[in-house]
Formats: sequence, C-alpha cells, structure tokens
Amino acid sequence: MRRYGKNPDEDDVRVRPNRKGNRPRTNIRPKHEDAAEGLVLTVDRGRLTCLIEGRTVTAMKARELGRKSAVVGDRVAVVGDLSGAKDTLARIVRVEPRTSTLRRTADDDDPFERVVVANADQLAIVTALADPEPRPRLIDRCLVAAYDAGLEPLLVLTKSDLASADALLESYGTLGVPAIVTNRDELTDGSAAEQVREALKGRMTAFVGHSGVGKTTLVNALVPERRRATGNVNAVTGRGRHTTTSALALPLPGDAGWVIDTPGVRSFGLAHIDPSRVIHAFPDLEPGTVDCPRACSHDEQDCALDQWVADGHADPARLHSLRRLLSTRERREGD
Ligand SMILES: Nc1nc2c(ncn2[C@@H]2O[C@H](COP(=O)(O)OP(=O)(O)OP(=O)(O)O)[C@@H](O)[C@H]2O)c(=O)[nH]1
Ligand SMILES: [Zn+2]
Repeated sequence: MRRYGKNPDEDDVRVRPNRKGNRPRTNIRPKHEDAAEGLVLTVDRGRLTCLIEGRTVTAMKARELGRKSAVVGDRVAVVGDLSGAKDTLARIVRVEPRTSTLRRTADDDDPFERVVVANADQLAIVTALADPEPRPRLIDRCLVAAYDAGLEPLLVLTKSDLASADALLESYGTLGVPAIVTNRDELTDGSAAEQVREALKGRMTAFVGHSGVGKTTLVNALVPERRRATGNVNAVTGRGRHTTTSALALPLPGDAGWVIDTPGVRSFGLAHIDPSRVIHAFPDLEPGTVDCPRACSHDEQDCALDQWVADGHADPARLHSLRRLLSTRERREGD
C-alpha cells in the first residue's frame, strides 16, 4: 500500500471511506451543475489558464477545493465569468478524477512532492546526444517515473548532427522504449517533425528534459504557434518566457493530440515510487514476483525473480534492466 503522507492531491484517486458511516457526504455530488468543463493549460502563481470551449479563461481555485490542487492537464469544472475577457477571473469548483498523475519529489531545491502533470498518457524524455552529454541515470529516473505513473515512455534523442545515437539506442532497446532520433535541421525541413507528430497522435504527451537539450526547438517545430508565443511574452499566458516555472499544454495542429512542455529539469526525484507499480511495465517479469517476500524491492537476496529468470521464463537482460531502473531510486551525487 502506498502512503503519501498529507498530500492533498491523493483524494482524487481514492474515495475516502466515511468514518462515521452514518452521514453520507453531501458534497460528493457536484452542486455546480451549470459549471463549464475546462482543461488546465498552465498555472502561474495561483492563476490557472483554462481552455473552455475554445476560449482561454483565467481562473482561481474556489475555496471549497481546500488544499487540493489543480495542475496542468487537469479537467476542471469552472463557474463565474467565462468570457475570457481581460481582468476577469473565474472559479474552479471541481477537479475531475485523473487518469494519471506524473509526480516528482525531492529536488535539491525543492523538498516537496509535486504533481507535474495530470492525465498525460505518454512521457517524452528529451535527451541531447551531445551538448549537453546524455545522462543515462536521468533518463532511467524519468523512465521509472513514467512506469510508476502508468505513462508510456518515448525517447526523443536530439542533436544527432553532433553525435551518434547507437549506444543509447542499444542500451534502451532491451527496455523496449520506442526512440526517435532527430536534429534541428531535420525538424525544420519537416520530415522529423512528422515522425514525432505520428508518435504523439491522439495522445497527451508530457515532454521532460534537462535544460539545453533542444526541447524548445523540438516543441516549436511541433507547434508552430508556439514560436510566436515564446518570442517575448507568451500569447497564451501573457507572461515572459523566462519566468516559466509551470508546465504548459499546447494543442498539436489539427486536433492531433497535446504537447505538455515542462520546464527544464536538473533532476527527477523519485522518493514516491512504488516498485510494484514499476513492475507493471515488465509484463514478462511480473508473474515471477508471486513468490517474492512481502514488499520485495526486487533487488534483494530473496527476490524470486532470479529463479524466474534462471528457469528460463524471461530474458536475464530484462531483469538486469529492471534492477538498473529500480536502483536509480537511491540518490547519488549528480542526480
Ligand atoms: N547542434 C545542434 N544544436 C541544437 C539542436 N537543437 C537545438 N540546438 C541548440 O541547443 C541550444 C538549446 O536549445 P533549446 O531548444 O533552447 O533547448 P531547451 O532544451 O529548450 O533549453 P532550455 O530553454 O534551457 O530549457 C540552442 O543553442 C539551440 O540552438 C540540434 O539539433 N543540433
Ligand atoms: Zn522480488
């Protein structure tokens, strides 16, 4: 059983039992039946930009939401002034249950668990092949976060004009992570952007990457309107690009899915990860865990997976990869 301490975001995935057992919670069913449905595009100091029927509306959390947060990707119910006119402020009265929750924890400069993005179904891990050098442990950590959250990973290897992708492709081949190799020229002449768009079709994809890997170049190639938006002041949010701290959801042209750009990360904290969820991403190994000790880390002496692999049920390289991923949960210098 996972425990999250006092994280107020957790009541969206579990319905709390009614302790007293006699009084049904009257506010479980929405009282705001006239509320409009919105999608949170970005969050800036308590102001949430929501897309409501094609308009962007600025809103804040209604008091009744309490400490519960709404994050980029959340589906929300909004009341009040929905005109989207300047200086209007609507209220978010409900956050709909999430299909997924991408989190990270315990950065050097951020000790709290954060929900990065809600409702994404894919995580694009953007890594430059050089300048900056690839950081396999960071990639592994992002993969673990994706598997834990139930997102499908996609590796986007940029700056292929500078270095070969062979070593990384081989290393992640065992994990079965799909990969796309690109560079700026291929992105601007169209062909690579098409290939990436194909992988994003119909999905909500969160893009993460270390600062400087070319994520902006990539996102601009995918979402041409973004280029205008990031010039000086973002057309969607009205704020300058250098103050970007929140993720930003951008629609792909032609209703072809969503890109959620996230600020460059230096690390990806994993304190919240549950190995039993990560192992769902390894259906070839998962059945071998039935004989594991309780709360097995799958990286300990009594782990049943060694025997499972020794008996020929799965490829030893897969177990090796799983353990490599799980071991990244322990923090090391440079994470
Ligand atoms: N050689 C080469 N350089 C690239 C490529 N793509 C981007 N760059 C350069 O790499 C640098 C970083 O690119 P950005 O797209 O701003 O990267 P970013 O990941 O958004 O970086 P932050 O804004 O710091 O988060 C810029 O100087 C780009 O011109 C590429 O394919 N090849
Ligand atoms: Zn085990």
